[in-house]
Amino acid sequence: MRQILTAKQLRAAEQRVFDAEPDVDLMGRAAQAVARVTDAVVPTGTVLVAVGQGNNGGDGLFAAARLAAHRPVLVWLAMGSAHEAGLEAAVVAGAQEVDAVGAIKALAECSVVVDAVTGLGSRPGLPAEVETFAAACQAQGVPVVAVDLPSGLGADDARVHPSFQADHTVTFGAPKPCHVLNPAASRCGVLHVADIGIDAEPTMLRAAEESDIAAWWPVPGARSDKYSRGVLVLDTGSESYPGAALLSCAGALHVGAGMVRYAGRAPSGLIMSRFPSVVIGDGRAEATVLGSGWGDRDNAESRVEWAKLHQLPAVVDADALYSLPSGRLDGWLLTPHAGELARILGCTRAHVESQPLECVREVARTTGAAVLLKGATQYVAELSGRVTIAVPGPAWTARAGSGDVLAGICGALLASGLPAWKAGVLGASIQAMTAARNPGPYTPDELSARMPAVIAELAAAR
Ligand SMILES: NC(=O)C1=CN([C@@H]2O[C@H](COP(=O)(O)OP(=O)(O)OC[C@H]3O[C@@H](n4cnc5c(N)ncnc54)[C@H](O)[C@@H]3O)[C@@H](O)[C@H]2O)[C@@H](O)CC1
Ligand SMILES: [K+]
Repeated sequence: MRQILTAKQLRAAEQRVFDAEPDVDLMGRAAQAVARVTDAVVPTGTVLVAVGQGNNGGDGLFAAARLAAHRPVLVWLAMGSAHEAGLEAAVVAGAQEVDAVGAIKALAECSVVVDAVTGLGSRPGLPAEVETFAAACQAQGVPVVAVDLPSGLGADDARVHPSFQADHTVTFGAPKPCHVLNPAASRCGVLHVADIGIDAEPTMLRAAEESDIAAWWPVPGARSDKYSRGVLVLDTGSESYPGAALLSCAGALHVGAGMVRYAGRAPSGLIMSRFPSVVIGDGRAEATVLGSGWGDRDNAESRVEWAKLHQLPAVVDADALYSLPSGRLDGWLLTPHAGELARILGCTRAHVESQPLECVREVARTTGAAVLLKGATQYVAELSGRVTIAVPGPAWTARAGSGDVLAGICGALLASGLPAWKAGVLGASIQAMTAARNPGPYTPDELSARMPAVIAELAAAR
């Protein structure tokens, strides 16, 4: 599990290191990591380092000094002034200074650019000259290694602003929100988290890794049976949208539900012809899935209320999200995408996309349910405010039907006895990991049929 630190938290962690060891050379360690990654990414040719006036620029200049020992290095002081000791070290080591015009011209002969204009102290956006330079790097296809974060992004911000488009980003101690929240994360390229001696304490924002998914996956034991593995009731689909019923069945069955009952309005013959192990009708169950493919249903509210009355943990998806009962929904999992979350909150989709953490936390706080916000980055918020980001995957899953499968997956995991937040993180992650291992435009049901192989791989790795 990776802890994600805001700029303020990272600075506080740095301060603790300085308090314990006042002479510690964190900048030297950061520079070493930047030089190492730059050499690994592009081992030969000229390095052009774009330098700002703060400590991010200092990292860049000390990295320039290291690199100048064995390859040509140019430095551009993009903001006029720069970290004095860093500049001296770079010049002594043989780095040559260029101005703005020289920097753009030099791109034709450079093999790599190091972006050290701004880091944790970055205000969103770039001065015009730097923005032009960043665009020229991209237009000319020169690889960019960003120091700490692509200059122009805000460290704690999910949004994109005029910024460098990095191929690699070397950050220190722990990832910051901009490294993991999309669309900002899409500007970072490959993320390298360098250990420079800063400890990341547990925070309210963290990112799950594949090793967590393997450790948490509910693998059946010698004494498991269909009931102990969990019975799931699916009330999904409708006459208008029978496909949603099939997709939720596919999701639940392919992640190992002990038993699936189907109690929705899609034709039962259709379900049986595709999934003969499904039992038709309500009955004893450990969890339910409500809403996927309901459309405009007449008894939406009473059906959701029914689950609450029977204390049946529910995955609430799609149309059922607008029929939430009053009172706390402990143990439930809501699975909105950004548009649905916006409608629940009465705000715009653009607001949810620019403030995803605040929005997902708000719904978890007001309902008591865990909330899985689906999208390019998938967040699971708990009542406490803690947010766990699911393992990311490729954009192939961004298509109709993926959410119906995901609801079935999460329902099966909820029925197995996992807490709602964990069911959400595991469900979103297994779908993403399966897509990552099977790149291509597989339909959501085809992809779900590939999940058992991934789960077997995870189980074997434990
Ligand atoms: N504090 C420490 O001990 C360490 C800091 N480190 C580095 O220090 C960085 C933070 O340094 P600073 O706090 O000096 O902040 P930065 O160097 O990130 O930026 C601050 C400077 O940039 C200017 N600036 C901010 N936004 C701008 C924008 N959009 N366009 C142009 N100029 C802008 C500010 O006016 C200020 O002069 C980290 O990102 C990291 O790279 C590392 O050396 C590790 C250790
Ligand atoms: K930077």
